[in-house]
Amino acid sequence: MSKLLVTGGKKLDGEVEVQGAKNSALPIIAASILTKGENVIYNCPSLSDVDASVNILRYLGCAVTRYGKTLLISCDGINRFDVPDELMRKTRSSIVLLGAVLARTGRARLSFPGGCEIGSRPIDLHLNSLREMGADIREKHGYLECFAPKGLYGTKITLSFPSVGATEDIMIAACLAKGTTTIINAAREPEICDLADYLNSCGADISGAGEGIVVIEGVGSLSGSVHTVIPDRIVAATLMSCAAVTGSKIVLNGIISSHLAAIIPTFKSAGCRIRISDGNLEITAPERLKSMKTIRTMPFPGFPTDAQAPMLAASCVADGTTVFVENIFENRYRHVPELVRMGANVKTEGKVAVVEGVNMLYGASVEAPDLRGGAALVIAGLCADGKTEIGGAEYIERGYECIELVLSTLGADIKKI
Ligand SMILES: CC(=O)N[C@H]1[C@@H](OP(=O)(O)OP(=O)(O)OC[C@H]2O[C@@H](n3ccc(=O)[nH]c3=O)[C@H](O)[C@@H]2O)O[C@H](CO)[C@@H](O)[C@@H]1O
Ligand SMILES: C=C(OP(=O)(O)O)C(=O)O
Repeated sequence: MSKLLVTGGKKLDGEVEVQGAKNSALPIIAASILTKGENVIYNCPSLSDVDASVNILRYLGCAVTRYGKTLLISCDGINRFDVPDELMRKTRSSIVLLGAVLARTGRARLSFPGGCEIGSRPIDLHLNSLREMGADIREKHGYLECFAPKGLYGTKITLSFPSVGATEDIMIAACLAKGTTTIINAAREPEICDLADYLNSCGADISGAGEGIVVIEGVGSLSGSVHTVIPDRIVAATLMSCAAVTGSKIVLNGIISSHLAAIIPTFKSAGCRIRISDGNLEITAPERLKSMKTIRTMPFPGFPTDAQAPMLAASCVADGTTVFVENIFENRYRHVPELVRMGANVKTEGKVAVVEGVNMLYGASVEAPDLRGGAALVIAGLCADGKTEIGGAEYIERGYECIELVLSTLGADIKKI
């Protein structure tokens, strides 16, 4: 169990390249199962979640080689349709393998996925949608036994909520299905578009990704392809929060500003100056942040739930009151009691958190409750008086590539212990 030690009070300065998006890389790795021939995936972040997905592919018989941030994947040797519980539990995105393995082999035996404990996170939308496409899925002893010996078929699927994972699972399964699949109320996140771009480059026929209705025409086969993963908009928002709480100016290279459309105005409302040019974002923070307008998490293009914890940490030292409404997950304020240990004044009730900004946070010994909650504690530690020891660094490593090195490069005093 590793820890991060942050000594607060240092200003940040300089520029960094934003890593590739975890939430794009994971479904793309799963989708590669559909392909024949070699895939080259560039800008794949070095994360424990990516390692977990790679291990599943290897278990299934696929060949995966990593050269830095490049993954070479060939699924020609796939010879299994089951994924053991200990591998499934490592990530949430492992459930997206269901559509991929079922479409490729006609069978799948998987247990339930893991991921951060931020709510009950059912998978009913995944299972019901695949059933509508002809899959026979039985739940037995914690395992999903799934059959589609004659292949899946296209149909019209209406999602009751625009679930990111379910949209991805259906899109992947539908690529090799017979006929046309139409997803109504599909998720519109940039990671959905990245997955569609990858699959289309492999020979799939997906249109409408990024809109509420996605249409997938089934094709006979997919070949391997070359693809570059998009930059991680949540990591960008986290680094912006780091600059915001330390009154710093930093530059983020390699961003896609349209992916940050809901995030940038929030930082502006807190008094930060933001300049964007040629995929670079410069943020200059005031000495003291202003409180922000009510932040309501919503499916894209709304404010992302994954950026709620980093933003909440920033609001703890703002001048005034900021209200958060978490609409996506039921249990996503687990970082709040840890921030309170550091002197924050935050009250939560159900989906609402009310943050009364304080003049100063104090270093303390705290525990990362989950990935983004852990990032929130790093942000708080950067502006706190004294030392903050953050346990549970392995949660943070699920989604942030060497956060201590990235922040040290910018001048922060942070190390892994
Ligand atoms: C690996 C990955 O990409 N993770 C992201 C993905 O998670 P994930 O794909 O799990 O998130 P979903 O969009 O599916 O979940 C959104 C909401 O739908 C509910 N739901 C989902 C599926 C289902 O079958 N039934 C159901 O009720 C969930 O409990 C939640 O309340 O999108 C979330 C929302 O942007 C992000 O926070 C996660 O970082
Ligand atoms: C909740 C997250 O990830 P996962 O869905 O993989 O648990 C996240 O990236 O913030």
